[in-house]
Amino acid sequence: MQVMALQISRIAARASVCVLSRIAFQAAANSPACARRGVNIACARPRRFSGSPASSGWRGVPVLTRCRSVAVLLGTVGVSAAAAAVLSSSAVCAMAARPPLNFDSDKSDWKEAKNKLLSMSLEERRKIYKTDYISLDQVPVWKHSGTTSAKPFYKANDELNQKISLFRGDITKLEIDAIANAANKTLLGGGGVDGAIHRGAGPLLRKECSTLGGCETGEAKITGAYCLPAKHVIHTVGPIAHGSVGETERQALRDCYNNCLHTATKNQLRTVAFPCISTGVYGYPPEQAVEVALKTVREYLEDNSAQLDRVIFCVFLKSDENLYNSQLPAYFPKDEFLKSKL
Ligand SMILES: NC(=O)c1ccc[n+]([C@H]2O[C@H](COP(=O)([O-])OP(=O)(O)OC[C@H]3O[C@@H](n4cnc5c(N)ncnc54)[C@H](O)[C@@H]3O)[C@@H](O)[C@H]2O)c1
Repeated sequence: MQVMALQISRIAARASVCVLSRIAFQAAANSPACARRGVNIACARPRRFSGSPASSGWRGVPVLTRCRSVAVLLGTVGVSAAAAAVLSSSAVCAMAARPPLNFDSDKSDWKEAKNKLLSMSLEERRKIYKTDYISLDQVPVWKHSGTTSAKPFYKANDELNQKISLFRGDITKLEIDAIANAANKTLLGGGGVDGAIHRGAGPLLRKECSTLGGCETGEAKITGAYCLPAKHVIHTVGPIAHGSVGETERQALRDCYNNCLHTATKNQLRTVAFPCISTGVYGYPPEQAVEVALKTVREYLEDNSAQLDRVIFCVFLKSDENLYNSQLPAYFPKDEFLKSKL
C-alpha cells in the first residue's frame, strides 16, 4: 500500500510540476519581452505559423504585471516540486522504518500476513514454520498389504489408488496444500487436533477465524495456515455422536468430507489431509467413521479425480491405522486383489 502511495505522490508531483511549468513557460513565451529577444522556448505548444511571433502576446497588459504572474507561477512550480519530494521521501522513510512482518504475533494484520505467505517461495516459507515438516514426497501412496478379508465395494481403479495415502502422525507437520481441522462451531480453537493446528499456526489463525462467523456442523470454511507447513486450513465441524450414530450423524460426517474436498478443489488446491473427524471428543465410533470417510472420498474422486493429486488419511492412533489398513482394500481395491478373489 505504501509503495502505491509513494508512486501516486510521485506521479502527482511530476504532473503538477509539468503543468505549472508549462503554463509558466507558455506565459513567458507569449510575452512581448521574449518575442523582442527572439527567444524560442521548446515546451511552448507548436502552433501553425500565422505571421510574426510578436503578433500574439499580452497586448495591453503592463510589463511589471506580466513578470509578477510568471514569477508566481514559477514559485508555485518550485513549491509543489519541493512538497512532492518531501512527501515521497517521508513515505520512503516510513516504509524503511517499518519492522518486518511478524507471522506469529496477533498484532500483525492477518490479511497482509496471509497474502505475503501465499506469495512466498517454498524456501522462504520454510523459514516461517514453527515446526519441522513432512513434504509430500515423504508420504507414500497407500499400498495394499495383500492380506485382507474386506469384500471390495468398487471396481479396481489404479488411477484413483495412486491418489490415496494413509499416514500415521501429526497432521500439523504435513507440507501440503490444505489440512482439514476437526473444529467446533466457534472456529476459535479448542483441544485435540483443533488445538494442535491452532498452536502450530499461531495467533493469526484465530484472528482470521474470528471473522468467519462460526461454522455449522457438516460445513467447511477455509483460512490461511500461517506458521504451519500447510498453505491452508479447511475447518469443518463433525457431528457430536457420543457413541450412538443415526442417519443424521452419518450424513453430517459425509458432508464434512465432501465439503472439505469441494472447498479444496474450488480453491485449486490439489493435496489435502484429513484427521479422523469426530472420533475423539465428539465420540463418533471410529469403526463406523472409517467407512463414511473412505466411501465419501472414493465417490468424490470418481467424479473429480483430475482436480486432486493426493488425499491423505492422517491417523493419530495405532487403532485407527489398523482400521484404515483393514478397510482401504474394500474402497480402493487393486486388480490382482480382485483376480485372487474370483
Ligand atoms: N480432544 C480434546 O481433548 C479436545 C478438547 C476440546 C476440544 N476438542 C476438539 O474436539 C472437538 C471436535 O471433536 P473431534 O472428535 O472431531 O476432534 P478431536 O477430539 O480432536 O479428535 C479427532 C481425531 O484427531 C486425532 N488427533 C489429535 N491430534 C492430532 C494431530 N496432531 N494430528 C492428527 N490427528 C490428531 C485424534 O486422535 C482423533 O482421532 C472440538 O471442540 C475441538 O476443539 C478436543
